Amino acid sequence: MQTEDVLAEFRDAGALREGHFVLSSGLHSPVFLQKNLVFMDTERCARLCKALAEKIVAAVGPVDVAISPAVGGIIPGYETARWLKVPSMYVEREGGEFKLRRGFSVEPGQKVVMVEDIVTTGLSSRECIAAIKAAGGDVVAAACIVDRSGGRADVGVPLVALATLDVPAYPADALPPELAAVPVEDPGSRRLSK
Ligand SMILES: O=P(O)(O)OC[C@H]1O[C@H](OP(=O)(O)OP(=O)(O)O)[C@H](O)[C@@H]1O
Ligand SMILES: O=C(O)c1cc(=O)[nH]c(=O)[nH]1
Ligand SMILES: [Mg+2]
Repeated sequence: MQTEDVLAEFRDAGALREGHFVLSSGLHSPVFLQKNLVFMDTERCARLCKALAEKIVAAVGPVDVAISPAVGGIIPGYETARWLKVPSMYVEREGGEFKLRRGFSVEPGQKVVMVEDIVTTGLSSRECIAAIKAAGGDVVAAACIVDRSGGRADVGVPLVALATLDVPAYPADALPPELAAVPVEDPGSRRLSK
């Protein structure tokens, strides 16, 4: 599956949103990939994650477990793990930091692929990978459905992206005037209060 095919799935799902969005990193962008509209269609999600699983195995060989960052990574992580035929777990924020909770654990040296939905700066991926390493896992690769950094995000391990896009994102104090004029939406979970 090529980037154009992945974009077609997002377009068909109505998930290519335009407006003014503040992203998880705090950067602002005129484009938001509303991946939940993609994943809610189980057949569409299966098509994408099957292709991602094949790309992971082609890049790094077999893995033992897939671990994702909540919330966005949970569904693609689970579905990709299903095609990889490995267990699926997730980390979630506890006091702001990603942790394995709910009885999840990794065996020392288990080969882990970290599965994300979207990579923008790679911050969430790096935080998730740090949590997996702290729990004893050997993170052999990261994977995502869309890397919107144009391939520039560095997550510290090889990143397998099903699609790579180069989408503009700006610091809050450097917004182009046409973007600053649009009311802002904050669609992610990082700044949700408990
Ligand atoms: O590469 P980054 O700059 O970290 O941005 C990408 C991250 O942002 C989104 O998560 P968010 O924190 O918005 O929460 P969500 O998973 O609940 O959507 C998305 O799911 C990725 O995890
Ligand atoms: O960087 C993000 O937070 C982000 C960008 C995007 O396009 N979609 C998403 O779910 N998160
Ligand atoms: Mg996320």
